[in-house]
Amino acid sequence: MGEVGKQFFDFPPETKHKYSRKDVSTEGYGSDIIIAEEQTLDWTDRLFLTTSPKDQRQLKFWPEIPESFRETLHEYTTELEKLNEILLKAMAMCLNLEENCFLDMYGEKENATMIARFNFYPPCPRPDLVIGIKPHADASAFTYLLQDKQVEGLQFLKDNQWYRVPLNPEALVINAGDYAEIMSNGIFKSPVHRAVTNSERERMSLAVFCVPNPDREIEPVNGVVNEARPRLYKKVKDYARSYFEYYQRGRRPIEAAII
Ligand SMILES: O=C(O)CCC(=O)C(=O)O
Ligand SMILES: [Fe+2]
Repeated sequence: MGEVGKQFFDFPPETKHKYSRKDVSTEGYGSDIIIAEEQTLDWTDRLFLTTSPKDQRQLKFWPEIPESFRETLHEYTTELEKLNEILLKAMAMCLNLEENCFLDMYGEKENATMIARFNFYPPCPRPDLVIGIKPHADASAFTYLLQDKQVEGLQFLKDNQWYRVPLNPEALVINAGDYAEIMSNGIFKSPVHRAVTNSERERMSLAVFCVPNPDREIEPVNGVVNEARPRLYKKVKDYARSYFEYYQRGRRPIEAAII
């Protein structure tokens, strides 16, 4: 999948523009979205494609170059859908909760939302000043990150310090998002992360976000709220909608869900 994504970004701009985002929509190919004057722009080109529910796929934005792009993305995300269910069950089991408690709240995979975002970071003349993707946490239950096989860049924030994620070409980085934090009443944390640039080499990552359907009401499940651990989050619905508003202003959307 990584190779196929890279090949797409290697095509000349006029070829890629066929798949360009239209003004207000996030779907398609383009640079960072501008919604606020005071925002900082990320040093990146993106290709943003909704892959589930299947009837929401906008195939006009799905590259036909390289030829295998569409099929590869379909196969890759179909596998991740299965993995996501396994992970939601594992999350319950490791807290000694009923196996399906998170999965039942999240909803069946046919209706859940899945978004693939290819991030392409060209070499940047001033990596000391410019960031590839600014600090944020993901508005997903889980995010599956396929890292560049050769160029590092992803960092996570812990105790006010940035930690590098080392390269591991054989592995996916799986990141818990805000929905996992809310459903688990804060036991699983949705960490703040960013990607830095470098002056020498381009870098590509693919983030696949697994998000409950916007109709779903999401809140801490039974079993994670008790006297010792009071409820921390309100019930949220279609939380991802307001996400970009906060995100582009460098704020954490989960603030809105805290009681
Ligand atoms: O480029 C990366 O490694 C991180 C991308 C990311 O955090 C995102 O797309 O949400
Ligand atoms: Fe992210």
